Amino acid sequence: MPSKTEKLLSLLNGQPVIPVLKISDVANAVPLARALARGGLPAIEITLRTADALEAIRRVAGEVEEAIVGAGTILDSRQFEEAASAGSRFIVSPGITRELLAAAADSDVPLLPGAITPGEIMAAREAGLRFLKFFPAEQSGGIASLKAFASPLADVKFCPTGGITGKNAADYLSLPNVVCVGGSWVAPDDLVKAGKWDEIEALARAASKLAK
Ligand SMILES: O=C[C@H](O)COP(=O)(O)O
Ligand SMILES: CC(=O)C(=O)O
Repeated sequence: MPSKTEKLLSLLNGQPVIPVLKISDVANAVPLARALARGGLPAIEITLRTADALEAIRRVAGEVEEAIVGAGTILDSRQFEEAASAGSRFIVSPGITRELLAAAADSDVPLLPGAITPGEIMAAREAGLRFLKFFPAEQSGGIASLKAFASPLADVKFCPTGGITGKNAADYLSLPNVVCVGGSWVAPDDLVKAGKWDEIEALARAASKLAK
Protein backbone atom coordinates (compact mmCIF):
# COMPACT_ATOMS: atom_id res chain seq x y z
CA MET A 1 0.00 0.00 0.00
CA PRO A 2 1.40 3.49 -0.83
CA SER A 3 2.92 5.18 2.20
CA LYS A 4 0.63 8.24 2.29
CA THR A 5 -2.43 5.99 2.31
CA GLU A 6 -0.85 4.02 5.14
CA LYS A 7 -0.15 7.24 7.03
CA LEU A 8 -3.75 8.39 6.70
CA LEU A 9 -5.18 5.02 7.75
CA SER A 10 -2.85 4.89 10.70
CA LEU A 11 -3.93 8.41 11.81
CA LEU A 12 -7.59 7.36 11.68
CA ASN A 13 -6.63 4.24 13.64
CA GLY A 14 -9.75 2.21 12.88
CA GLN A 15 -12.17 4.95 13.96
CA PRO A 16 -15.45 3.97 12.25
CA VAL A 17 -16.97 7.46 11.97
CA ILE A 18 -15.29 10.78 11.13
CA PRO A 19 -17.39 13.71 12.39
CA VAL A 20 -17.76 16.36 9.67
CA LEU A 21 -17.97 19.71 11.46
CA LYS A 22 -19.06 23.21 10.46
CA ILE A 23 -17.94 25.58 13.19
CA SER A 24 -19.64 28.97 13.09
CA ASP A 25 -18.33 30.18 16.45
CA VAL A 26 -14.68 29.49 17.15
CA ALA A 27 -15.38 29.39 20.88
CA ASN A 28 -17.13 26.03 20.29
CA ALA A 29 -14.15 24.35 18.61
CA VAL A 30 -12.23 23.17 21.67
CA PRO A 31 -15.18 21.94 23.77
CA LEU A 32 -16.64 20.22 20.70
CA ALA A 33 -13.37 18.43 19.87
CA ARG A 34 -13.03 17.40 23.53
CA ALA A 35 -16.59 16.03 23.68
CA LEU A 36 -16.08 14.01 20.50
CA ALA A 37 -12.76 12.63 21.76
CA ARG A 38 -14.34 11.68 25.11
CA GLY A 39 -17.01 9.84 23.11
CA GLY A 40 -14.32 7.88 21.26
CA LEU A 41 -14.02 9.97 18.07
CA PRO A 42 -10.70 11.84 18.33
CA ALA A 43 -10.26 12.20 14.54
CA ILE A 44 -12.45 15.05 13.26
CA GLU A 45 -12.86 17.01 10.06
CA ILE A 46 -13.38 20.76 10.43
CA THR A 47 -14.73 22.05 7.13
CA LEU A 48 -13.55 25.33 5.64
CA ARG A 49 -17.12 26.45 5.17
CA THR A 50 -17.09 29.16 7.82
CA ALA A 51 -14.96 32.20 8.47
CA ASP A 52 -13.81 30.71 11.77
CA ALA A 53 -12.69 27.33 10.39
CA LEU A 54 -8.93 27.93 10.17
CA GLU A 55 -8.81 29.44 13.65
CA ALA A 56 -10.89 26.51 14.91
CA ILE A 57 -8.32 24.09 13.45
CA ARG A 58 -5.48 26.13 15.03
CA ARG A 59 -7.11 26.03 18.46
CA VAL A 60 -7.95 22.32 18.37
CA ALA A 61 -4.44 21.48 17.13
CA GLY A 62 -2.89 23.61 19.86
CA GLU A 63 -5.18 22.86 22.80
CA VAL A 64 -6.73 19.42 22.39
CA GLU A 65 -3.89 16.97 22.66
CA GLU A 66 -6.16 13.95 22.25
CA ALA A 67 -7.71 15.22 18.98
CA ILE A 68 -6.53 14.40 15.47
CA VAL A 69 -7.76 17.39 13.57
CA GLY A 70 -8.28 17.33 9.81
CA ALA A 71 -9.55 20.02 7.45
CA GLY A 72 -12.49 19.49 5.09
CA THR A 73 -13.94 21.26 2.06
CA ILE A 74 -10.46 21.97 0.75
CA LEU A 75 -10.98 23.10 -2.84
CA ASP A 76 -7.54 24.27 -4.00
CA SER A 77 -3.84 24.29 -3.21
CA ARG A 78 -3.98 27.60 -1.32
CA GLN A 79 -6.55 26.20 1.08
CA PHE A 80 -4.51 22.99 1.35
CA GLU A 81 -1.48 24.99 2.47
CA GLU A 82 -3.46 27.23 4.85
CA ALA A 83 -5.13 24.22 6.48
CA ALA A 84 -1.84 22.33 6.80
CA SER A 85 -0.14 25.40 8.31
CA ALA A 86 -3.00 25.74 10.81
CA GLY A 87 -2.16 22.27 12.13
CA SER A 88 -4.37 19.92 10.11
CA ARG A 89 -3.09 16.38 10.28
CA PHE A 90 -5.09 15.33 7.20
CA ILE A 91 -6.92 17.12 4.40
CA VAL A 92 -10.32 16.23 2.97
CA SER A 93 -11.78 17.46 -0.29
CA PRO A 94 -15.21 16.89 -1.82
CA GLY A 95 -13.57 16.06 -5.16
CA ILE A 96 -10.31 15.52 -6.96
CA THR A 97 -8.35 17.97 -9.11
CA ARG A 98 -4.86 18.01 -10.58
CA GLU A 99 -4.00 21.05 -8.45
CA LEU A 100 -4.97 19.26 -5.23
CA LEU A 101 -3.11 16.11 -6.19
CA ALA A 102 -0.01 18.23 -6.87
CA ALA A 103 -0.36 19.99 -3.49
CA ALA A 104 -0.68 16.61 -1.79
CA ALA A 105 2.36 15.26 -3.62
CA ASP A 106 4.41 18.18 -2.23
CA SER A 107 3.16 17.77 1.34
CA ASP A 108 3.60 15.35 4.21
CA VAL A 109 -0.05 15.89 5.16
CA PRO A 110 -2.15 13.14 3.58
CA LEU A 111 -5.12 13.93 1.33
CA LEU A 112 -8.50 12.17 1.36
CA PRO A 113 -10.05 13.38 -1.90
CA GLY A 114 -13.61 12.74 -3.00
CA ALA A 115 -14.26 10.45 -5.96
CA ILE A 116 -17.54 9.15 -7.35
CA THR A 117 -16.92 7.74 -10.82
CA PRO A 118 -14.59 4.92 -11.88
CA GLY A 119 -12.57 7.49 -13.83
CA GLU A 120 -12.06 9.71 -10.77
CA ILE A 121 -11.16 6.69 -8.67
CA MET A 122 -8.64 5.60 -11.30
CA ALA A 123 -7.12 9.11 -11.44
CA ALA A 124 -6.63 9.04 -7.67
CA ARG A 125 -5.19 5.55 -7.94
CA GLU A 126 -2.70 6.72 -10.58
CA ALA A 127 -1.60 9.41 -8.12
CA GLY A 128 -0.83 6.67 -5.59
CA LEU A 129 -3.93 7.00 -3.42
CA ARG A 130 -5.81 3.90 -2.32
CA PHE A 131 -8.21 5.43 0.21
CA LEU A 132 -10.83 7.90 -1.02
CA LYS A 133 -13.90 9.72 0.14
CA PHE A 134 -17.04 8.57 -1.70
CA PHE A 135 -19.03 11.82 -1.76
CA PRO A 136 -21.93 12.47 -1.83
CA ALA A 137 -22.52 8.83 -0.94
CA GLU A 138 -26.28 8.45 -0.66
CA GLN A 139 -26.92 10.70 -3.65
CA SER A 140 -24.40 8.79 -5.82
CA GLY A 141 -25.65 5.25 -5.60
CA GLY A 142 -24.65 4.58 -2.00
CA ILE A 143 -24.13 0.99 -1.01
CA ALA A 144 -25.01 -0.40 -4.46
CA SER A 145 -22.27 1.71 -6.12
CA LEU A 146 -19.67 0.73 -3.52
CA LYS A 147 -20.52 -2.95 -4.04
CA ALA A 148 -20.11 -2.47 -7.79
CA PHE A 149 -16.62 -0.94 -7.31
CA ALA A 150 -15.39 -3.80 -5.13
CA SER A 151 -14.42 -6.18 -7.88
CA PRO A 152 -13.01 -3.97 -10.69
CA LEU A 153 -11.40 -1.45 -8.30
CA ALA A 154 -10.43 -4.06 -5.74
CA ASP A 155 -7.47 -2.30 -4.14
CA VAL A 156 -9.28 0.97 -3.34
CA LYS A 157 -11.01 1.62 -0.01
CA PHE A 158 -13.56 4.31 0.78
CA CYS A 159 -14.91 6.68 3.40
CA PRO A 160 -18.49 7.25 2.22
CA THR A 161 -19.83 10.65 3.29
CA GLY A 162 -23.04 12.53 2.55
CA GLY A 163 -26.39 11.28 3.79
CA ILE A 164 -24.88 8.85 6.31
CA THR A 165 -26.70 8.70 9.63
CA GLY A 166 -26.85 6.56 12.75
CA LYS A 167 -29.43 4.48 10.88
CA ASN A 168 -27.48 3.52 7.75
CA ALA A 169 -23.85 3.81 8.95
CA ALA A 170 -23.64 0.14 10.01
CA ASP A 171 -24.74 -1.02 6.54
CA TYR A 172 -21.96 1.00 4.92
CA LEU A 173 -19.40 -0.17 7.47
CA SER A 174 -20.26 -3.80 6.74
CA LEU A 175 -18.86 -3.45 3.19
CA PRO A 176 -15.32 -4.84 2.78
CA ASN A 177 -14.18 -1.78 0.77
CA VAL A 178 -15.40 0.72 3.40
CA VAL A 179 -12.90 1.72 6.09
CA CYS A 180 -14.99 4.36 7.85
CA VAL A 181 -17.84 6.76 7.13
CA GLY A 182 -18.03 10.53 7.50
CA GLY A 183 -21.02 12.49 8.72
CA SER A 184 -22.40 15.51 10.48
CA TRP A 185 -25.02 13.60 12.50
CA VAL A 186 -22.74 13.21 15.52
CA ALA A 187 -22.49 16.98 16.01
CA PRO A 188 -25.82 18.55 15.00
CA ASP A 189 -25.81 22.35 14.72
CA ASP A 190 -28.50 22.82 17.37
CA LEU A 191 -26.58 20.84 19.99
CA VAL A 192 -23.32 22.64 19.15
CA LYS A 193 -24.98 26.07 19.34
CA ALA A 194 -26.58 25.15 22.68
CA GLY A 195 -23.25 23.82 24.03
CA LYS A 196 -24.80 20.44 24.79
CA TRP A 197 -21.44 18.69 24.98
CA ASP A 198 -22.73 15.71 26.99
CA GLU A 199 -25.32 14.95 24.32
CA ILE A 200 -22.67 15.20 21.61
CA GLU A 201 -20.40 12.93 23.62
CA ALA A 202 -23.24 10.38 23.80
CA LEU A 203 -23.82 10.55 20.03
CA ALA A 204 -20.08 10.10 19.49
CA ARG A 205 -19.96 7.15 21.88
CA ALA A 206 -22.77 5.39 19.99
CA ALA A 207 -21.00 6.07 16.67
CA SER A 208 -17.61 4.94 17.97
CA LYS A 209 -19.11 1.57 18.88
CA LEU A 210 -20.25 0.84 15.35
CA ALA A 211 -18.31 -2.15 14.18
CA LYS A 212 -16.01 -1.93 11.25
O1 LIG B 1 -21.70 18.25 2.97
C1 LIG B 1 -21.83 17.25 3.58
C2 LIG B 1 -20.93 16.78 4.63
O2 LIG B 1 -19.78 16.33 4.04
C3 LIG B 1 -21.51 15.72 5.47
O3 LIG B 1 -22.70 15.27 4.96
P1 LIG B 1 -23.93 14.98 5.92
O4 LIG B 1 -24.33 16.29 6.54
O5 LIG B 1 -24.97 14.42 5.01
O6 LIG B 1 -23.45 14.02 6.96
C1 LIG C 1 -18.09 17.30 1.68
C2 LIG C 1 -16.66 17.23 1.72
O1 LIG C 1 -16.08 16.34 1.21
C3 LIG C 1 -15.92 18.21 2.39
O2 LIG C 1 -16.53 19.18 2.79
O3 LIG C 1 -14.72 18.05 2.51
